[in-house]
Amino acid sequence: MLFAVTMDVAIPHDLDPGVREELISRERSYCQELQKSGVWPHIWRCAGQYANLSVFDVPDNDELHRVLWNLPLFPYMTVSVTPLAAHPSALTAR
Ligand SMILES: O=C(O)C[C@H]1C=CC(=O)O1
Repeated sequence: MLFAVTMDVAIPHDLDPGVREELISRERSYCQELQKSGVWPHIWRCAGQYANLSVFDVPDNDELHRVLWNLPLFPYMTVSVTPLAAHPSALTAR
């Protein structure tokens, strides 16, 4: 199942800089592992915002929830999920 997910990130300005860097580093590793495995096939920066628009390919809602819940930056994100269905005018299957 494909889901479009937007993540708006709001890390508190007073968070310890070392903790901030460590979180961002862990987030990058987690994200890149999921990209390699095909679970997170697209990630785009929303221009001008500390936000991304991503596509996840997971078996079901529970797995999407698990993946999102385990994002190191999850406590500092507002997440919005849109389930995707095939568009009848699409030239490719997905
Ligand atoms: O920067 C972001 O958009 C937040 C987050 C999502 C993946 C990642 O590496 O960081």
